[in-house]
Amino acid sequence: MAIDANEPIIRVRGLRNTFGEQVVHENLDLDVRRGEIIGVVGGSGAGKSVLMRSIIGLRHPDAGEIRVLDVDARSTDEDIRNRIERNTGVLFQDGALFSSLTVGENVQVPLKEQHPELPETLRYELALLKVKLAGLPADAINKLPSQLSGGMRKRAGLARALALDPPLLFLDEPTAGLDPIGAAAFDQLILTLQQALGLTVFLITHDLDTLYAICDRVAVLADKRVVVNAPIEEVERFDHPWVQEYFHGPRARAARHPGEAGAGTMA
Ligand SMILES: Nc1ncnc2c1ncn2[C@@H]1O[C@H](COP(=O)(O)OP(=O)(O)OP(=O)(O)O)[C@@H](O)[C@H]1O
Repeated sequence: MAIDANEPIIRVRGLRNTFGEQVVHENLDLDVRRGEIIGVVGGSGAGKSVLMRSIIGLRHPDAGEIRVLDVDARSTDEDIRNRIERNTGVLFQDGALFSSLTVGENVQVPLKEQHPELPETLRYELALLKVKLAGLPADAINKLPSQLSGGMRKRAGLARALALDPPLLFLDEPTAGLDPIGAAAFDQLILTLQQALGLTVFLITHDLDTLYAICDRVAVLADKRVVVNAPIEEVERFDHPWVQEYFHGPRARAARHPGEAGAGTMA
């Protein structure tokens, strides 16, 4: 199927999601352009994860259109679901690794599902490649998730997300729980991979440093929809109470000017 390079890689229109009486999304529109890193931000409970789950087909929304890689993401057709699965990698917030499998075995899960014909040695070699690509030492491949640090577990989850060489990567709060140095290193890893592999990255985050360091555009979820989707300099100026508080509070100032992090100014 030919893909028009100018078409957004993700196109959401009129999305509605509800849980009982609670309306999480109403008339939500979003475009994600090919090759960009889009940072998705919003208050806790604003619906970032529900949006991601709707886009990757883990949740069937109440209404709206979602196109991913030029196919209907709401389709239940097996070929279409397969196509979306083969072309998207997902790093869930907690890494979502199988605790009883080694890192290598975890990375091989999608390879086994999508390419059962591959010989075991080749599958292992591919897994090793992804483990190294995610910045882990080669010997991590034989370790269980419980034997890794939090940062290494994130990298293992990333290795698994990259197993099928997907053009589209979803990351749910990848730097949550990492120390600032580990978080900055993870940001740089994402940026390097995005540039080297030409990925499009949909990145949910609360981390202002990540937004300033690697995101091409920022989409803000508030009032049940995307209120602005633009380069960060434009988003900073957007007239909305949550946006103003988020981008102009003390933490935002520190993220914008990392050299003047306010040392010695606090009582
Ligand atoms: N399976 C579910 N059943 C009922 N309510 C749900 C379910 N999943 C999400 N919600 C509700 O939908 C709203 C949005 O949740 P979501 O996880 O998308 O928020 P979020 O923006 O990702 O928040 P956070 O930044 O805290 O992770 C929340 O009020 C949540 O309680």
